[in-house]
Amino acid sequence: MAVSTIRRVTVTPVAFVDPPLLNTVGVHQPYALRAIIRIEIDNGLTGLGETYADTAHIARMEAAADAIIGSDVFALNRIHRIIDDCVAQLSVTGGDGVAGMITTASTADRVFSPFEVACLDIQGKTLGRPVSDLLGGAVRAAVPFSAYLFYKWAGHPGATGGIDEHDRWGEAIDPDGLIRQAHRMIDDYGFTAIKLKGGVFPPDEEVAAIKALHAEFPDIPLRLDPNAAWTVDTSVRVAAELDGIVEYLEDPTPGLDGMAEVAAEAKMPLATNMCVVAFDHLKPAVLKNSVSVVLSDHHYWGGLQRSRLLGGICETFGMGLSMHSNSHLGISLAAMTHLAAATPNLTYACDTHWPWKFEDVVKPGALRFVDGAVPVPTGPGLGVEIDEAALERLHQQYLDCGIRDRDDTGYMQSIDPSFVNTSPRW
Ligand SMILES: O=C([O-])[C@@H](O)[C@@H](O)[C@H](O)[C@@H](O)C(=O)[O-]
Ligand SMILES: [Mg+2]
Repeated sequence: MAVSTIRRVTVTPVAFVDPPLLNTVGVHQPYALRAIIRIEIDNGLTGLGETYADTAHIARMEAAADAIIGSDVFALNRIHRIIDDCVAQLSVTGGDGVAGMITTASTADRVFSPFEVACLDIQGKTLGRPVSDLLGGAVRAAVPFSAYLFYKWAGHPGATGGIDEHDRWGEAIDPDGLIRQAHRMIDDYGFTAIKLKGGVFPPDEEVAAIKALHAEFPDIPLRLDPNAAWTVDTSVRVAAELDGIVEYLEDPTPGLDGMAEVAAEAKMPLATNMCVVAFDHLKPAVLKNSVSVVLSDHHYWGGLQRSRLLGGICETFGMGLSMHSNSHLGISLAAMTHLAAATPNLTYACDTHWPWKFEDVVKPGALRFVDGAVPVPTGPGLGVEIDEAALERLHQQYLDCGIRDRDDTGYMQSIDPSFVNTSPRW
C-alpha cells in the first residue's frame, strides 16, 4: 500500500461563542457550530478540514469518512466520486449549515469540501509545500479581507453563564452604532473594504446607514447584502440611491430572474452567494445576465480546486469573483487564504466573520491580519496546527450547549414570537 493511504478519519463537532448578529432570517444563536475533520494517513501525517456541523451534515460526513478509508490522499477525483456515491445513498435531508440561506448548493460538493482540504493539507506536508503551491502558486503574498459589519444587539436576551462576557462590540442598531463598529474593526484589523449585512431594517434605514458609512469612510469601498430581502422594485430603487456609493450590491432580491431584472436597471455590479451556488447555476446566470460578481465559498463549491474552476468560469464569462463567509474558525481561514492567494481574478477583498469570535481550535500565531490582509502561510500544507486542549474544550462546549443545528429563525422567534422569515420582506 502507498504511504499516502487514508487510515483514519475523525469528524469532531465544536461550538464557539457567537454574538447576537442580526440578519434577514433572524439572529445568530449564542453558539456557532463547526465540524473539524482530521485525516491520518499510513505514515502518520495528518490533515485538517473545517465545515458546518448541522446534524444532517454530520451524518453525511460520518458516512463519507468511513467510505474514504483506504483511498490515496492524492486521488481527489476518486475521493469525490466515492463521496458522491455515498451521499446519493443516504436518505438524510436538510442541514445546510447556513440557516436556510443557501439551500440549492450541491450536497455532495458540500460534504467533499473539508475532506479535499484535509487531503491537500497532507499533500502539502508530504511535498513540503504550502497548499497555495498545489493550487498553482500564490499570486499575492497577503489576502485582503473586508470589515463585515452586522446590526447587532448588545447581548443575547436573557443570557446566563457569562455568554456575553467577551462581546466587546456593544449594540449596533443604527448608523452611529455601525460607524462605531466599523471604526473598531478597522482600528483592530486594518480592513480596507466594508460589507454591511442588511435585510434587517426597512431598506431606507439601511440606505441611510450606508450613506453614513460612506460619509465617514469616503475612500473605503462599501457593499450591502440584504440576503434577498427586497422585491425587484425596492432593489431598483435602492440601487439608484446607492449609485456611486457601493462597489457592489449583494443579493438584493431572490432568484436569477429577479436579479436579472434588477441588474438591467442598476448601475453598480450585482453580486451573489444565493442564486449562483453550484456549477449548474452558472449557465442560466450568464444567459440571463443575472449577476456580474460571484462570491465563491469552498465550503459548498466542492473545495479549493473546484473553487479555482469556478474562478476560471467567471473569468471566461467576464464575471468578477469575491469570497463569501459564514461564522468560522482558523482552519477555514487558512484554506480561504491559500485559495484566494492562488486565484488571480479574486480581486475583491474577501468576506470573513473572523473578528466576531474569540475562540479557536488552532494554535495562535499562524494567521494574523496586517493592514486588513492575512499573509499567506508559507510552511507545508495549510500552515495551521490543532490545539488539542482547545479542540477538546470546544467539543465539550458543543456537547453542553444543546444546539445541534443552526437556526437563526427559531432563535429569533423564541425572543420575538411575531417574527416571520419571509423573502422578499420589503
Ligand atoms: O452570518 C450571517 O448571518 C450571514 O448572513 C451569513 O449566514 C450569510 O451566508 C452570508 O454572510 C452572506 O453573505 O450571505
Ligand atoms: Mg451574501
